[in-house]
Amino acid sequence: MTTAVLGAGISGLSAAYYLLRRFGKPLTIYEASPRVGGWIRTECHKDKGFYFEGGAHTIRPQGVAGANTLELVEQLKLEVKPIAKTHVAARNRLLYAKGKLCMLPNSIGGLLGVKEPFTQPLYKALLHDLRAAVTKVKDADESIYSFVERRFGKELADYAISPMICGICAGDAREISVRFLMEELFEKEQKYGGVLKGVLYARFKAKTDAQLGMGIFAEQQPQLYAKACAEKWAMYGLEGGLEQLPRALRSYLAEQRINVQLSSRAQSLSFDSAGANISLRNAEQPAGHVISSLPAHQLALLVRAQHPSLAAQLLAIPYVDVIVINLQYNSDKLLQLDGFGLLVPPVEQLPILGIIFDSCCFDMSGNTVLTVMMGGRWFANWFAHQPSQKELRDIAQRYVAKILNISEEPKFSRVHTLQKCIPQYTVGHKRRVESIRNYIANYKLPLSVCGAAFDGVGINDVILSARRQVDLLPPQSA
Ligand SMILES: Cc1cc2nc3c(=O)[nH]c(=O)nc-3n(C[C@H](O)[C@H](O)[C@H](O)COP(=O)(O)OP(=O)(O)OC[C@H]3O[C@@H](n4cnc5c(N)ncnc54)[C@H](O)[C@@H]3O)c2cc1C
Ligand SMILES: C=Cc1c2[nH]c(c1C)Cc1[nH]c(c(CCC(=O)O)c1C)Cc1[nH]c(c(C)c1CCC(=O)O)Cc1[nH]c(c(C)c1C=C)C2
Repeated sequence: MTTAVLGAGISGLSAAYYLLRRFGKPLTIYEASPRVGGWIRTECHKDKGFYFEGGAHTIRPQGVAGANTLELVEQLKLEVKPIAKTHVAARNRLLYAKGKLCMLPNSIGGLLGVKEPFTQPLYKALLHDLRAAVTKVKDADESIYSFVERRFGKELADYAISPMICGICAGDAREISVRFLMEELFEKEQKYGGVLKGVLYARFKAKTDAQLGMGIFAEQQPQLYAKACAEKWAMYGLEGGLEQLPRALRSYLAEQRINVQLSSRAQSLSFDSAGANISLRNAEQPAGHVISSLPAHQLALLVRAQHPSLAAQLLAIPYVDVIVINLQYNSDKLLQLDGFGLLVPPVEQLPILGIIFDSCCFDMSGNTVLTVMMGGRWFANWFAHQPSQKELRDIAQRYVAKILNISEEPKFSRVHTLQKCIPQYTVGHKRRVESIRNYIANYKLPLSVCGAAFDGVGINDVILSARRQVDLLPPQSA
């Protein structure tokens, strides 16, 4: 019987790719929207030499997840646009705090002096960690804010970690699990009595490839990963924008005669002794096994009739809305500071989360291109009255003028509200995911779950999540 993949975002397409590689056909993908890519969406203006990213902007090449994506990129023969660690976009990350633009320290030297918005040199935060007593944390989880505040002090929690959490999941560091970003540091603290102590101890214990997770590569690490390491890439994009990745996957699957059924929303999912049944608008589709890459709240809707308790656990993963506003100006002389972009710490209580300087990261043929992001965990505080696109653009332009001194009208712009686009890995997330997968295993459901809701929100994470779920299937699954 066929295997079905739900969702043709990057995770679902990757699941199909790995399924095909492992088992061959038959295989069908059901996608609700008329396009592939999910939150990866590029709007190209080739004639003017620029493009807008409506969701993800860059990919990191680091670690096993980074190497895995590079392997895929290589296999699909996509052209990468690397940003080296020495590039200004890799070195400069800015904060807008206390009414000023501040540069985050990017070297050891930067830890010594007092740098705004901090009122103390950052090495003092490290001394704080050496001196602070260790609290054994209940249920082995806490918020990343409280962990950083405990170990390094409130200033670092407010002006370093909180904006970083915004810049990754548009969330509130006071709610997000320490395991989302600092699992290793947290465990080192709990084990060795301090973060620095733990890090220093671990330096003397070299990790094997298997411990690093590199064991997934059958022979050797991917060539493009070796190149990224040798050339010290900090991040990369793709020629033509990131949407080239899901598009290339779709083309590859089409060449292998794998059907991606667009505009085919799954409406319910049930299981019986023969396997799974997917209800679409006009049809029932049986499947031997289902891999869902859907957002957790969507999968919850599908299974709630037959498995209400599974649905409730899926619904316990909250999501936030993000407004993405792309702006293009004809001149490339507008930005007075170069860098990846700026973040606004939530303590500042402003309606914007941050601004990406797209035209500093990649060549945009003499245009200045910016992306303003707003909302996230604070969406309801600022935008509950459902402002029009014009109002949203006006807010974005007001802050571009105030912070970056760019007051001219953009020549071209785009406003999108991405509803429920980023899951929030709140305290207890890891346990929640374990419990969801345990439920599926205990009831022997022919179902695997992958994608942004479960194993990390970055593009690398969701591709690796798909690969791991396919690898876990028993040999007879096809
Ligand atoms: C604003 C923003 C900026 C980001 N920036 C970055 C970045 O710079 N770098 C990075 O690495 N990551 C970034 N990310 C994260 C990354 O883009 C996403 O986590 C990733 O694309 C999610 O992929 P996915 O396949 O898991 O889910 P999705 O993209 O959500 O795909 C799920 C698919 O399922 C479909 N679907 C939903 N319901 C049904 C149904 N009932 N039946 C069938 N199909 C259905 C949807 O239409 C969608 O196509 C960003 C995300 C956002 C929102
Ligand atoms: C302001 C909102 C957001 C910005 N980017 C994202 C949001 C919600 C989403 C996002 N950004 C990154 C990832 C991938 C993480 C990964 O695991 O690979 C996601 C989902 C990359 C990223 N961008 C910034 C940071 C600190 C990171 C983490 C990885 C890294 O260190 O490279 C910084 C940043 N993000 C945004 C801005 C304006 C910004 C500015 C400096 C926008």
